[in-house]
Amino acid sequence: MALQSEKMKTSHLLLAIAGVAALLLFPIGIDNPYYIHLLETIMIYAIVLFGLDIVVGYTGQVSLGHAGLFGLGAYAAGVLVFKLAAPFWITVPVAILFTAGFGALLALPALRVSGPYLAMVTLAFGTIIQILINEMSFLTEGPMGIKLDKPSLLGHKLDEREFYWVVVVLMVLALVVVHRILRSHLGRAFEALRGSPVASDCMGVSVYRYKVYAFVISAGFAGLAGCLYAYSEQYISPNSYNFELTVLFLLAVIMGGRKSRIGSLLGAAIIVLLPKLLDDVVLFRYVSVVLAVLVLVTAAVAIRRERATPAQMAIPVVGSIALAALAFWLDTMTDWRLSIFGVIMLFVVYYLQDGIVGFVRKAFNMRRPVVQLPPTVEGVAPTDAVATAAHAGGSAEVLQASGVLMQFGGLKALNNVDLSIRRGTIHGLIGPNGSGKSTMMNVLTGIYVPTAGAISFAGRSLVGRTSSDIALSGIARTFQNVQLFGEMTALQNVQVGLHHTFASNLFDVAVHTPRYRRESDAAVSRALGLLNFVGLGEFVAEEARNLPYGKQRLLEIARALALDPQLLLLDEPAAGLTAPDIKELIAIIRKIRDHGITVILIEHHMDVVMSMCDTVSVLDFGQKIAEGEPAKVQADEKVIEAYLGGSTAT
Ligand SMILES: Nc1ncnc2c1ncn2[C@@H]1O[C@H](COP(=O)(O)OP(=O)(O)OP(=O)(O)O)[C@@H](O)[C@H]1O
Repeated sequence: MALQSEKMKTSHLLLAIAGVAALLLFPIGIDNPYYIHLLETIMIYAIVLFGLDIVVGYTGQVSLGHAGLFGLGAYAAGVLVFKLAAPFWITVPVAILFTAGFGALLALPALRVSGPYLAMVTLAFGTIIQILINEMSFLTEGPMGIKLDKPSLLGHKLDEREFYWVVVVLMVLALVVVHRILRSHLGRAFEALRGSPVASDCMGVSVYRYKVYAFVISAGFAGLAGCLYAYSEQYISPNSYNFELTVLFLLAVIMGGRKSRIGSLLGAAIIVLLPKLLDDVVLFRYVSVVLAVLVLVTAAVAIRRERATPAQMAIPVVGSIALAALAFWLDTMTDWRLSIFGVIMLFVVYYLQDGIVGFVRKAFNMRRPVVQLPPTVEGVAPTDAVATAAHAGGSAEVLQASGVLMQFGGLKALNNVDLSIRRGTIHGLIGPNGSGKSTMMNVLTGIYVPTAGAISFAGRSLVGRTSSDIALSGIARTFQNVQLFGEMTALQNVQVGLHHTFASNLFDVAVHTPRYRRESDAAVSRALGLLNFVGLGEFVAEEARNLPYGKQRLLEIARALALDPQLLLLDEPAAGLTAPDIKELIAIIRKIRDHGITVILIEHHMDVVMSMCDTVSVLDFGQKIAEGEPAKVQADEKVIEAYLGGSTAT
């Protein structure tokens, strides 16, 4: 596998070098300013899309404000040149930083709303930017726009071709930087908050903070692209950054394929070239015939290989043939341009939901190259991967809760509950369905703020603190309904838990400083060790959503252990597990306790609880009705009464 991935890496590198060389040589081979400008625009749009993909593809947010950000970048450069004759090396960083600042502003609504509401708010943001640019004519020259020349570098004024090369270099730089960000702990944090915001927070990755980071970084790329666009067009006016452009950007990410740099490049090429294609009926005829043949062949192959049924393929085949027929029937495209554009978009978005890159990956059975184990990395021994819990404060109780009340309207899910958890023990929390166990977990991890009561952990109050803060202070958890980051591999899931071990910043990530390399290698080693600890060593590269249910539960435990917790909360870890899996689980929980980590265990399997727990607390209708050693609790009248009104569960 290692050899194969090395080979893949080399072939990717060769392809990338060939691609960059082709881009650099293009203006020499084809000395036509129109085509040079077209390719330049594609690269500039690709830079916007690299950034937009962070927000849309990775964090799963919608943004219809990116044309506005693009405009801000263009105007930052335009105004600096027009008013202060600022040089290129000033306008580029200023445009990036200025637009990144507005990215934080755009992130604010994303912290409160999502889905269609977020789409509306970001759309309003873009519109307001456009109106402001229009109205602030003392700075922006209003609807008249600003004219500017190609920039100078080292005292030499760049011509069309030289500026094209500058764009190539900056696009490649942007691509490398965005790729590195997305492959780093930052990228994993972005992806995690799409997978499960609540689990992200409980892994110490603050959803608030990383949403803002994603928008800020994304906006920085839009700023760079806007700045280059201003010089490329040599004229900027508010109308360029309109609703149509923002929708096109979003469509380009979806059509090209989210979570893919090649997808962004493809998407940019489509939105630049498609309108041109639709201007020329002869060219459109050729392309539509080629498309129809391609669709026909793909459909035939897919049906033969039993990857699709004739019924599934009927609409794409008929649609593409109809498009080709229409192309020959039409004399001119003028009246039909927009309609055909819309139909093609609809078709791609409807039929290729993972975009063109996703479709090709699926057709050729290509896997995302997600697991890159550095050659120097060896897994930490499974038992060493679990950090021995530090005995902070040294008190006998690791957690103390008193008088906890959690009220939902009229319902008291927890009613005056006291809980005292001794360090280094396994503490069972049991009770019938709906008795408040999960609510207690949620209160202890900051998901709910208790209506009343006090909770202290390692000498500090937990009440009112955020989930990520509580997680970082040493409380890790698993969830009753498994909350993994589904599209990420097992290894990446655990790496998210190790997010707290990174001190590297954006610069370290972009440049791959020794600090980042050290931290990254160490995290891979630890993650491998933790996966081996829970017996998932062979599933390292498997996407979490593809793991069997029992393995998913074990993966959640490995991820929680990555936080180096003092206290681990396990919410029904044995639910849905087979008998051998439960045996394995019991052994793992015992090993965790042996590392000095205190465990609170919610479980319906009484044999698991009784065989492992040092102390058991019983909840019923939100109140604690019994507490003590397992055997004593099992024999308690009130407990027997609570469970099925007389017979204890087994
Ligand atoms: N966010 C919420 N809003 C309203 N009611 C809630 C909320 N969360 C929990 N509850 C209610 O609080 C009570 C306790 O629920 P909880 O999930 O804590 O029980 P549980 O003991 O974990 O049950 P189970 O074993 O079925 O998971 C239930 O009546 C539940 O409907």
